[in-house]
Amino acid sequence: MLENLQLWYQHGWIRAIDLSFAQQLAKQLEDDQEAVVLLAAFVSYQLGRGHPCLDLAQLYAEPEQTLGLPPEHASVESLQACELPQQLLCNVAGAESLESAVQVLLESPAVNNDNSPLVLQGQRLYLRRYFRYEQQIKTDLAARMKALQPVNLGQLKHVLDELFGTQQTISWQRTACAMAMRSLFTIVTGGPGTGKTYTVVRLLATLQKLRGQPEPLRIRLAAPTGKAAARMSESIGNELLTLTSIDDVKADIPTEAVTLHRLLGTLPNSRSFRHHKDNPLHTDVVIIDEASMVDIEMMAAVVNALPPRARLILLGDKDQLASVEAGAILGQLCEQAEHGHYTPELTEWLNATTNVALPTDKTDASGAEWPYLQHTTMFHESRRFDPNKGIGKLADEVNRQQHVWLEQWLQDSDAMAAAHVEFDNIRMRAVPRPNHQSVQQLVEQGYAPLLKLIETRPESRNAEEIDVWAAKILKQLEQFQILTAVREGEWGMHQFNQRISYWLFGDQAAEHGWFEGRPVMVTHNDYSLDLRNGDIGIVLRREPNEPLRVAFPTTDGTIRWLLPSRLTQVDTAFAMTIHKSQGSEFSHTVMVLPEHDVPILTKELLYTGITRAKQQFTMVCAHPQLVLKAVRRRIQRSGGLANG
Ligand SMILES: Nc1ncnc2c1ncn2[C@@H]1O[C@H](COP(=O)(O)OP(=O)(O)OP(=O)(O)O)[C@@H](O)[C@H]1O
Repeated sequence: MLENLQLWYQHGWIRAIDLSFAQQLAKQLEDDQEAVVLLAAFVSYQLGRGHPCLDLAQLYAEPEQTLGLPPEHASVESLQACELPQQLLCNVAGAESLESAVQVLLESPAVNNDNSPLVLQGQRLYLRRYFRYEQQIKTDLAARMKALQPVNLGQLKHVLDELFGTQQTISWQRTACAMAMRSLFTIVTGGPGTGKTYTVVRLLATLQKLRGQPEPLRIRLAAPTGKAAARMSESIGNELLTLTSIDDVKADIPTEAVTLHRLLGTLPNSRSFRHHKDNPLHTDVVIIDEASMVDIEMMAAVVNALPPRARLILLGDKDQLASVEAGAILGQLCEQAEHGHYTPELTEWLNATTNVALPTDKTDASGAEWPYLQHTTMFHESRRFDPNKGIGKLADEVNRQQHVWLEQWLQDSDAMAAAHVEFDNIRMRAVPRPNHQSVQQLVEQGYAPLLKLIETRPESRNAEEIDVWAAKILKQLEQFQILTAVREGEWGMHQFNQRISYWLFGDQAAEHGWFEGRPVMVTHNDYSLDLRNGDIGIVLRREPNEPLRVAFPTTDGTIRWLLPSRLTQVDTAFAMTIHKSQGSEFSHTVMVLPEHDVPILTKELLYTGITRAKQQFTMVCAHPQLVLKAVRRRIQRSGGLANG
């Protein structure tokens, strides 16, 4: 079995850490524990793929699909050399079936003992650390949900009338504000442009107006990445400007959002933070935007640092891909949110805050079985996109896994788009090869304004003017973006970056890794440089004869200039993976699919890619029918947050 894992590692199927974890464990255990060692390797491997635990029921129902093995880039040679997961499970004593595996695990000294490396909870197998994170989050959220707050319903109704006007139809935005007054934990979920920011500003105004204390509530805004924090600051600032009915509390609503790392205070060379249980944050309310990107370790750190009396409010789109690191927190907490599942008691309470009763189909006599949903509001109506056409319609059809309309779109061509207004800002480009002339044209047109802007470098040596120029260029990067589904291969992120660098900059791009105009994405957190995984910069020259530097935006609007030699872990970012694009939006988003179907192609991946587009969306692929296959496939979220 270990030899097989060794082969998997040699062929790039699993990580070195997965193999060495299995080897270490094998050394500590008796020979009859092979099944435990194999399953432990799977737990570690799943962690690397974003799952905080191994769901044994899923594993035994669909081993290959659950593990995503063989991987998308598996060579013919590796397919010949390596056994498939199903074969391996069958060949290891005790691992043949779900029942035998659970039995062996329960009897093993490596499982469910004091400080044992593994924990089995029902049919989910965890590394102990991740089990602890999950328990910590569950316990904390349960306490915050239980802490029902005294609310004067008459006053609340009055404030909500002031903020939302008197309604004729149900306003879920108003419902979300009311719900947030009720306890110390709230989730607001919805797709792009459904009014989460609009609502949160009103929610904060409501909290401040009804605070019941002379001094303002201390509110902190945070997001998982620098980019998401910058967007949060900008959109909350803009929304506040338009709101006149809250002049009395406007000054008490902050507009500056920080990254979660900054909120908690990073410590050099440590996974721990400055703020924790014994040194909690000085705050009454924490709002986290883009919560779908928060991983389990970070969420555990947040709840650990949050004072017990503080409110936690999560905003995000539950239907998006989960965080790159382990833990689909938001997706687990809001599963089924579209159906409401509100208890009759909650429905009655919410109805008392408005003149318009909740639709009866959102109430569920068994709602108590959905504890998190009693604190969740889901928005469906996009204020930015027309749900009947273009990006709005495409995103919705994909999200709901509907085929009929999609099939029509897939036959698309420019003629089709011209004839159907429904397809006006979405294009399908079926191309035989990724280096096809039409792709090159698309890219050259998309990046032409960026190249032009780079040529307008100020003649003066005035640092401020140069920073303004760099800021404009960085902003321009949000206009056009290629997103790929996969990293490797002809249709993958790496090769697209090489191709685009060559199309735009010719041989100099191939000869010099660093060249002016190269956008880069940081691929690992670098605490010493205060750079985060996902941060984007661009290579520029402040003066014609100066060395190249990489310009990064900062949250206060200034530019940081770093020498390329200081950046060890970056990728070119003309093309980025859909995973890495989370939390960003681009005016024109181009999504590239691989040539063949791979397990990573899911409806969540497509939905996330499509919803990055603000004005124009183009899909590039060899076989449009692949879209239908991807739409049928859903990500299996592993984790025990929602259940016992
Ligand atoms: N009830 C409403 N009445 C009028 N305008 C609204 C309402 N709700 C939202 N809007 C407007 O719709 C636009 C999109 O809303 P908002 O930015 O709050 O959405 P969002 O869910 O935060 O989007 P994203 O996830 O993309 O940041 C904004 O211009 C906002 O002012």
